[in-house]
Amino acid sequence: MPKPPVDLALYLVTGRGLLPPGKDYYESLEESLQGGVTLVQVREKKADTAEFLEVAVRTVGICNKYNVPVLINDRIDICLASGAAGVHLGQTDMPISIARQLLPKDAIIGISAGNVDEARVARDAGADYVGIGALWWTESKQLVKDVLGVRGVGAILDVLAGSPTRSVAIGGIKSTNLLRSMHGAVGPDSSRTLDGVAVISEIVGSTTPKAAAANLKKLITAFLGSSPSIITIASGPRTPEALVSGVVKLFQTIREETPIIHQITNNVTINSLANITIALRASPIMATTPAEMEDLAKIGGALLVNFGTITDKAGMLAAGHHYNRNKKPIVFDPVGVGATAYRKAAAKEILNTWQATVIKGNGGEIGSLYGSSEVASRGVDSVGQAFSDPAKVVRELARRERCVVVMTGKHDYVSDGEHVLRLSNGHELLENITGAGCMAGSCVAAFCAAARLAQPEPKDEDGRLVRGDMLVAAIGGILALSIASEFAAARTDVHGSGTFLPALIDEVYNLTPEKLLSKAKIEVLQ
Ligand SMILES: Nc1ncnc2c1ncn2[C@@H]1O[C@H](COP(=O)(O)OP(=O)(O)O)[C@@H](O)[C@H]1O
Ligand SMILES: Cc1ncsc1CCOP(=O)(O)O
Repeated sequence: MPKPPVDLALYLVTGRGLLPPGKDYYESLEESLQGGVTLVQVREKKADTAEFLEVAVRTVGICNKYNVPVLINDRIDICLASGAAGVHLGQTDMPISIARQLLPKDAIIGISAGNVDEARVARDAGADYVGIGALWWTESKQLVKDVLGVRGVGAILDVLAGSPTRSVAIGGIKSTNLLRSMHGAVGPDSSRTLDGVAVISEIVGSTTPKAAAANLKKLITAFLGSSPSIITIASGPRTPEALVSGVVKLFQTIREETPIIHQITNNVTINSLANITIALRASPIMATTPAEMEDLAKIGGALLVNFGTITDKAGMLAAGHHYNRNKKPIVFDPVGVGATAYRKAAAKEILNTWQATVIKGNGGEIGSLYGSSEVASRGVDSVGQAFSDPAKVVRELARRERCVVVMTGKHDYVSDGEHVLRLSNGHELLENITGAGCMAGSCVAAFCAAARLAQPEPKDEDGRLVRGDMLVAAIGGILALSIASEFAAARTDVHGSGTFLPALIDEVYNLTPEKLLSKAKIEVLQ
């Protein structure tokens, strides 16, 4: 009979040096098992053999009471002598093939992997699991390489696709970043996700390890039990009628709730963004200082990160982390991302650090993130032909980034990775003012805040990073601006781009459900 797979969900790696003053190791271990740890690795980097063996034997005794297997870090002899269930090997330890010969047939063998080559070797050698790390920066181990971030972990997961080798990530995983870690660490080609997380300090360093473990366990169980491939909860069928009626509901929610829309944006369009937000009846706050982000994420309804002049990258990174942590939506507007190497690297760093709910850009920007030069950018504007298959671009980017993608232009394409919609409202005067795309981002953020508010809070942790129908929200933000632009352009007091901008703000202010219902042009392409 094949051995049953070990439960990797919450994998405790021990670290006696990290215990809080006065906390006994065995007491801490037992409490963490009560909190829901599913696997324990005894990791003793400084102990001599006799001490290591004593710790291992006692650890196995305690874990047996909870039916939790114990693995031994590096040492086959200690594993054999203590009756542990297996070993965890490092890259410089005994090769798996030899460890297999020395250990009982059903022993669990895991190995650390820090890159795709190491993962490939581990997979081919038949490792039961790989420990992928370091995911985030950590003080618990002296790191010799850069951290992987979720994208690095995702690339390694693709190597494991189709093999029985399972995986956990390790390094800096906390309850505050666990869901983001799990949602982000996905094989971009295979959609394979992690089977669990390995943790030292969040549990061992706690004075209340039972509560610390229980908190992590609740989150990981929610993630593993949910369907992480589904990005957003659909509030209705994906027909044009249902989508517009969803948009109207969110439009009214903004008016009733006036959510705070926190915006980190460029200094060219900041005033227009604040005004368009107010015109929708949401409440803008433009704040960039990293030290404020933790507090703002508690009160903000949604965050907009507009990359325009990237003077505030530290604030962008911190803000996104806290909005993810508070399960609030984030709209990322990678303005001009194709224009410079610095912008490309910054976008990568941002998307490796936090999970966007919606990525919105023009053809050049979306093309750059997608990795296509079919539509290029010149500065912050798109140039060149339209994509031959825009639906494919937005759908694939949405799948890869696990968020809703909006590509603006004469037609706007919106996808959640499953459906693709084409929106055909708007007016060409939008091309003649600065900040049309930026304002669209603010509008999308306001609708995202409403979508979250419109979805009742689940009673139990639901494993998602954000709740609400974010596909409808993205459509709503774009429709609000582009339908208002049609009313603005038709006004007799609009004579050109200068008079168009204030008229646009007026018409967003004067939007009604009826206008949205009667003007919306939505086609469901997929
Ligand atoms: N030629 C056009 N006709 C109608 N609407 C347009 C046109 N160009 C842009 N829009 C609208 O203007 C808004 C901003 O899009 P876009 O101009 O692509 O952004 P950016 O300013 O980032 O380049 C979107 O809502 C889009 O629908
Ligand atoms: C053992 C190990 N391997 C990579 S990072 C790490 C330490 C993880 O510890 P923490 O969970 O405290 O960041």
